[in-house]
Amino acid sequence: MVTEAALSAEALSKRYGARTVLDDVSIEVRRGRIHGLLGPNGSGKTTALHIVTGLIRPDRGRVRVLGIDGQDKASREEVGFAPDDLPLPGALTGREFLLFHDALRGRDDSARAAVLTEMLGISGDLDTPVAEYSHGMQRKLQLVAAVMHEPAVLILDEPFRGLDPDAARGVRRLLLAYAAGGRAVLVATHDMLRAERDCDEVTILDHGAVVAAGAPDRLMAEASCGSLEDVFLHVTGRADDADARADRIAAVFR
Ligand SMILES: Nc1ncnc2c1ncn2[C@@H]1O[C@H](COP(=O)(O)OP(=O)(O)OP(=O)(O)O)[C@@H](O)[C@H]1O
Repeated sequence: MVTEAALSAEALSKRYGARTVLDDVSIEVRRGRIHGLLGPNGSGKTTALHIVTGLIRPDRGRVRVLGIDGQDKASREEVGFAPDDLPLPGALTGREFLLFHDALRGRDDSARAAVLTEMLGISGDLDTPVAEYSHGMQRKLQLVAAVMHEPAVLILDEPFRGLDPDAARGVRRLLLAYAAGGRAVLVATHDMLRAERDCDEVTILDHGAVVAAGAPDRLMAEASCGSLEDVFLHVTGRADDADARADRIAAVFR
């Protein structure tokens, strides 16, 4: 298996006013691997992804894609990003949205886009304005736009959120096949079961800092935990708290 680093984020730090949102965060994603970025709400996952994809600048730190500096246009061409929360241009049809990405990249990936839209079940909706798409359809379209130029590094923010089981299975297969082809996948997710099953490595953030990193099996063994969810609760200091809160919530409905 090829394990060369495809993406490395080195010592990223970011502040908004007085608030430190990322503090010395490093993430390395090797070729052929799926890397999970985990962390509680507000821990800095989306901020880290937006820095890695060049949407925002870090105060400190550096990003490299295939060894190329992240500020270099050549590195951007090797990255595909499906965001979680950025609005789509609703007046465009799905087809126009994909053509727009082709134009930005100076490429014609329509043949691959046709296969992917078919596979994800939205090929019949490509002449409909994106504003009329359901949430799940929009996410599928964003995934196609992110992956259709076959970037070396595919980055996804909560790709399974709001997908039905069939769609989620299709996206999972796509990610596994994509990484197996020697490319790198970085995925931010709250889905601990998927992360435990599918991620080769994970980085867990809390309050903007890395609190654990490594293969799920190794993290579970080191923390003597039976699941990645237990590791998550353990390293973010929420294990006891989570049980106590669950008891209090149960008491409300007794
Ligand atoms: N533009 C901004 N201005 C000020 N604070 C921001 C901005 N963007 C994010 N933050 C803050 O940065 C912190 C990290 O946010 P971020 O969205 O990266 O977290 P996250 O881990 O992706 O959260 P979630 O799991 O809820 O999506 C939060 O405290 C958030 O309020």
